[in-house]
Parts: sequence; C-alpha cells; structure tokens
Amino acid sequence: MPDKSIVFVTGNANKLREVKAILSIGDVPIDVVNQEVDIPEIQGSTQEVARAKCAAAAQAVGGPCITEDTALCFKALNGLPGPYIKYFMQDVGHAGLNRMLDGFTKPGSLEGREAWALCTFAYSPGPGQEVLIFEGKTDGHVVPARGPTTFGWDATFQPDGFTETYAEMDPKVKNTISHRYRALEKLRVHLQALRKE
Ligand SMILES: O=c1[nH]c(=O)c2ncn([C@@H]3O[C@H](COP(=O)(O)OP(=O)(O)OP(=O)(O)O)[C@@H](O)[C@H]3O)c2[nH]1
Ligand SMILES: [Mg+2]
Repeated sequence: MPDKSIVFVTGNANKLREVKAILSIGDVPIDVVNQEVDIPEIQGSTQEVARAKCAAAAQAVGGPCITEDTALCFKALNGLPGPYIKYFMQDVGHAGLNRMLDGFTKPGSLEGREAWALCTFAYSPGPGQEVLIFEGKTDGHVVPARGPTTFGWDATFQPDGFTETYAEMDPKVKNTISHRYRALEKLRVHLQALRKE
C-alpha cells in the first residue's frame, strides 16, 4: 500500500467521525479518506450484506476501500433486527425498540433485554478482488433511551460493565469498548501488514 490512508465508503457522518478517531490513535495512525457513494444493500446475513456492499463500493471508487455495516441484535429475537436495525430505528424509534422486548422482560430487571452490537468492516483490495471481513461485538442491554439522541440507537444501548448508555458515555470511552473499536483493531492489524509488503 503506497501511503497510510484508506478510503472509507460511507454516507454516515457519525461512523466516519468514530472511525477517524479510533484509527488516528495508536503506534501507526491511519488516515481515513471518505467517499460518500450510495451503495445498495442486499438482504442476508451481516457478512453477506457486508461483502456485497464492499465489492460494489470497490467497483464504484475503482480501487481499494473499506465499508462498514452495523447490526443491533436482540437475543430474544434470535439476532433480529440485526443488519436491518437502520430501518427499525427509522420507523419505530427508541421507544418502539424497547417495546419489542417488553414481553420478554422479567419485571424489574434487565433479563430478556440482552442485545449485542455487531460491527462488520469489509476490505476490498480493488474491483473484482476477494473481500475480507473483520468483526467486532459488544454485549449489552436495550434500555429506555438516556443521553443525546444524535447517533442511531446509542441512547438505548447500555454496554455490559457500564451503568451509562453509549450516548451518555464520554465518546473516548465508547471508542475503547465499542463494537466498532473491536472490529477496527482487527482491520488495523491487516492494514499494517499490507504496508510492510
Ligand atoms: O447508536 C448507534 N451507535 C453506533 O455505534 C452505530 N453504528 C451504526 N449505527 C446505526 O445503525 C444503522 C446501521 O446501518 P448501516 O450500517 O447501513 O449504516 P448507514 O446506512 O447509516 O451508513 P453506510 O451504510 O453508508 O456506511 C444506522 O442507522 C446507523 O446510524 C449506530 N447507532
Ligand atoms: Mg447503509
């Protein structure tokens, strides 16, 4: 790889901010260059969605790139909404996501509200080439919204080991425990290995 930058194809400004922050820290910082291209997303497993999106993104930009797909998976619903969380969030909001779990919840407890945030980064070396997948997962619970509502479902996800939701915590803390951070640590190793080739 000729330089220390990577093209990240996304239309989501919040994702971009976190990815830039996470990859700027570390022994070998990585510059992220955004290209906002509207890529169709297929239906399927998180990996199928991620592979197809990254392959199409590499065609669109004509070179190496990364893409990212975030899923929010409810244990009580066997992993749904998963990769479709964007549309659930848009249509039913924080309160609707909570209501979906009320019937599974033991009163007065968080039992039944278990969920995990799953981040899938995909890397394509270029158009027509094999796409590699890097996943990160953070376990937690779905709770009534607390904190700023500027980023997706952050206000309704309380990661295990914390009393705050993602939205309530200092962004620097989120960026050391998040699904995105965990996936990026794996991607970082791969990008650094490429640079040594
Ligand atoms: O509270 C949140 N904390 C996060 O850490 C987070 N990461 C993603 N999201 C939301 O989950 C959906 C994923 O859909 P998604 O992966 O297709 O993203 P997108 O369409 O917005 O962007 P992209 O596909 O252009 O990259 C979208 O609604 C995102 O806003 C998050 N919400
Ligand atoms: Mg998308």
